[in-house]
Amino acid sequence: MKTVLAVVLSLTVAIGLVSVIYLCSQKKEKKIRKTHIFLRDLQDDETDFTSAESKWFELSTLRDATDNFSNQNKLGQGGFGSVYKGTLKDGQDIAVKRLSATSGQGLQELRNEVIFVAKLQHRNLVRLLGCCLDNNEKLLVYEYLPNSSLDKFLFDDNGSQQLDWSSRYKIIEGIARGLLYLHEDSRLRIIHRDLKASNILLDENMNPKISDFGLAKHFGLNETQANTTRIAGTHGYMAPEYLMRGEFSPKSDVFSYGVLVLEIVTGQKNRGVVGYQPASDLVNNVYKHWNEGKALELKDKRIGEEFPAEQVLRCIHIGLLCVQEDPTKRPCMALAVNMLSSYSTSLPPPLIPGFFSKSSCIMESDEHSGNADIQLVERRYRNDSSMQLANLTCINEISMSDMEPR
Ligand SMILES: Nc1ncnc2c1ncn2[C@@H]1O[C@H](COP(=O)(O)OP(=O)(O)OP(=O)(O)O)[C@@H](O)[C@H]1O
Repeated sequence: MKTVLAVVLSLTVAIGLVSVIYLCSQKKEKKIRKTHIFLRDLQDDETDFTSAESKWFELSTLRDATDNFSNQNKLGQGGFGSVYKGTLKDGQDIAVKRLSATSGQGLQELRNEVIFVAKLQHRNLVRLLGCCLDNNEKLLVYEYLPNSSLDKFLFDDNGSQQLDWSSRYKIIEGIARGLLYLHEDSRLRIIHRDLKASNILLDENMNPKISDFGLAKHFGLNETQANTTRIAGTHGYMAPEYLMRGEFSPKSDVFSYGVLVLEIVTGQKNRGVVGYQPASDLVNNVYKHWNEGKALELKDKRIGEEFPAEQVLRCIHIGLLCVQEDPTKRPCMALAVNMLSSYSTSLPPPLIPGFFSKSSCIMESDEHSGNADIQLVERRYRNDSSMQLANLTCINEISMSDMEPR
């Protein structure tokens, strides 16, 4: 009798164990399937997502890590949701972006991030550790960057003190390299479309990392330009052809990069345009000062007096070339990187920037009637009250051979 009982007991335990193992593996399978279905649905191409499993987090893990998404752990708030600092059980710090539960855009952003960031690896791009989908919760998990984002250093009074010129230059160079990788060197060709100071994260050594691929677009090898009716981005950073006609290309990222460079040198925010009206615009102001030979006056005072003037001026010059109104005149990122690293690369004079302001132009031409570029622009504006900035052309065109990709 005892033997029978022992056998029954053992059998029960064994069946129980097998069931638990089976259920666990089913659960795991289901999760993997769910991830793969999600990822398959997200992409139209034959992308290999074998590593997807390792990019899957439990909601409970992220709740524990972030103290249930507590306010104390909140790092910031973006257009698609909030970002929280968290610490995993093994001690690793993470940043968790919790996409807004109701937004359809949230899913689109998640899709972009997972597809693009999973495939991209560069020291100047933020690393995506994984994601989590659980009912309405859509979460992205990134490496945690302890120095937060560039905007905090540039535009917060306290932060700027710490950004000396060599850090700024390192950031300017790093962003250029990250962007070059996106445009030309990665397995995909990607246009970021939302490059701005809050999307540049800084590691413990102030190395910049481009983040936020929610609006990024994959770009075909032979494509030079694409169109969209859904114009999304941030005022002040969007190129005129994108903002006004929905045309985007690597050159629209170059425009945003130019704005960033000018912001990094001056410590001032480019406010951009509202309803086609240039507000008090940093780009206009720098261009005006450049033409007066006074560009260095705009250097951020917090850089101090010890700085290499030639390098600062070269950065302003490159920034102005990147924000030129005509996208074909802007350098590609390969050339911008080259201009930064090699002083033997000669720089053409910058032509009028995007959203060139009539008022600063009139001031300029009244005070400095010798400046042919500005006089021409002023005449064009008088003839064109509708402010079709995109139709402006300029004399003193630069040689295009200088500006084309190598
Ligand atoms: N990996 C990270 N490490 C540290 N801080 C981060 C990280 N990711 C984001 N942050 C912080 O959270 C803030 C919000 O980021 P998020 O990308 O959601 O929005 P944003 O870039 O400010 O705005 P938008 O969504 O409109 O582009 C950032 O500005 C940054 O300060």
